[in-house]
Amino acid sequence: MPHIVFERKELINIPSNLDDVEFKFIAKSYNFTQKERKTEYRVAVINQGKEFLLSLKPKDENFMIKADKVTRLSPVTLVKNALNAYVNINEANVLFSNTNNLQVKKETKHEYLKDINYFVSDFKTDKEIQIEIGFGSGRHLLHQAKTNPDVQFIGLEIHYPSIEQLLKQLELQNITNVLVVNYDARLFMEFIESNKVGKIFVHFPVPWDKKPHRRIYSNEFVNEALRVLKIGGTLELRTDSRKYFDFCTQVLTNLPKGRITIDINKDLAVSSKYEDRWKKQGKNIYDVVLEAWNEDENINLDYDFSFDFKIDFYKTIKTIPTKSLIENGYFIHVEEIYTIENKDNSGLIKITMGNFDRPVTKYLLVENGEIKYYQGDPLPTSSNINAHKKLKEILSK
Ligand SMILES: C[S@@+](CC[C@H](N)C(=O)[O-])C[C@H]1O[C@@H](n2cnc3c(N)ncnc32)[C@H](O)[C@@H]1O
Repeated sequence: MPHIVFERKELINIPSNLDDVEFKFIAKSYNFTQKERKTEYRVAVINQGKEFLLSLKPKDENFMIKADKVTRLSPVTLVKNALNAYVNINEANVLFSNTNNLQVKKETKHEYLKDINYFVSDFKTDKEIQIEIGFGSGRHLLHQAKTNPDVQFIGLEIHYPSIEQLLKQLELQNITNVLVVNYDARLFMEFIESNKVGKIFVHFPVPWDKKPHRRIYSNEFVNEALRVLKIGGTLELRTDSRKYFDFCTQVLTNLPKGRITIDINKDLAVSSKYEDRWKKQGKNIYDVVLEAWNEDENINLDYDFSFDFKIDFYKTIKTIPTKSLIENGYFIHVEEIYTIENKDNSGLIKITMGNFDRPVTKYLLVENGEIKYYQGDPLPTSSNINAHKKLKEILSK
C-alpha cells in the first residue's frame, strides 16, 4: 500500500493543485462517539478526472498519508501521484516513501469479464439466459456453453483464480456466449429482469454446515430465482452433502409455487472435479430441481438515491445514532464523521449499510447542507434502497 511518512506540518491550503492533481477540501475527524481518538483528516483529490480521498493521520510525532480504503481506485499511479503532490505542495520533510518504484499490478481485462455495474445498467440480450453459480474449475459451464451456442450464459464466482482460469479457457476454446462476474450469487439475481432465465445451475455449493447463513440457498434466494426463471425454467442443485440436500428440500417444499424433482446418483454429460472426487469416495450425489410455474411481475427499477432536502450539518452530527440500526433485511451504521472547517455547513459522514452479508461502505458528502454519495450512488439492491430510505428518515429529522 503506497504511503508517505513526513514531519508534521500545517495542512496545505485548499484549493491547491500540482501536476494535474487538484485538492478540493480537507475534512477533520469529529468525535461523535465521545471515545478518546486522535484527530485525523480526509483529503479530497481529483486526479485525471477521478475523485477520491487520502487519509492523513498522525504516526508517532509525524504524519502518514495514504489512500483512504473506501474510496481507493485503480490504477495505483493515481494515488501515488496524489500522495507525492500533497507532500510537494506541503514542502514536507519526507521520512519514508514507497511511492516511487511501485509495481503496477496488471489488472485482468477481458471482454467477457464484466463488472457488476454492467448488469445494473447495460446488460441486454434477446437470447435465453442461463446462469451457473460458483462454476469453480468451469468444466460444466464450458460444456454447457459449447453445446448451447444460442444461450447467453452468465458465470458467477467469488474465487478469482477460478475466474482467470475460465477466462483463459473461453479464449482458447473460442467461446463467446459466456459473461463472467465476480459477485456474490446470493445478491446477483436482483439485477436480472423477471422471467428471462432458462436454467440456474448450483453444482456442489459449499455446504457451510457451521455457518448456514452463508449458504446460497435461502428463502430469499429461491424466491429471487423463481422470479427470474421463465415458466418451465429450472433451478438445479447438485450436491454430495446430505445435510445441504435436506436443508434445500425443506426450503423448496415450503414454497407456494414451483415443483421439485429429486434424483440420486444421476449421471450428467459432464462431471466436475468435485464430482469425480466424491464418486471415487463412493458418496451419493443428490439432484434437486425446482421448476418455475408462474409468470412473475417485473421488478420495480424505480429507485432514487438522492437526498431531496438540506441539513444543518453541525446539528445533525450531534444527534446522529452511534449504534447500528438493524431493520428487517438491512442495516445502517455510522462509522465516522469529518467536518470541513473552511466551508459552511459541510462535512463527510462515513456509513456502512445494506445487506448483512454484503454491506457497502460509502461516504456521504455534505456541502452547504446538500447531501450526496461521494463517488456515486450505491448499487441499487433492495437492501441498499431500503437502507437509503431509512438514512433519509434519520438525516431529515
Ligand atoms: C465446492 S466448489 C464447486 C465448484 C464447481 N461448481 C464444481 O462442481 O466443481 C464451490 C464454488 O462456489 C464458489 N462460491 C462460494 N460461494 C459463492 C457465492 N456466494 N457466490 C458465487 N460463488 C460462490 C466458490 O468460490 C467455489 O468455487
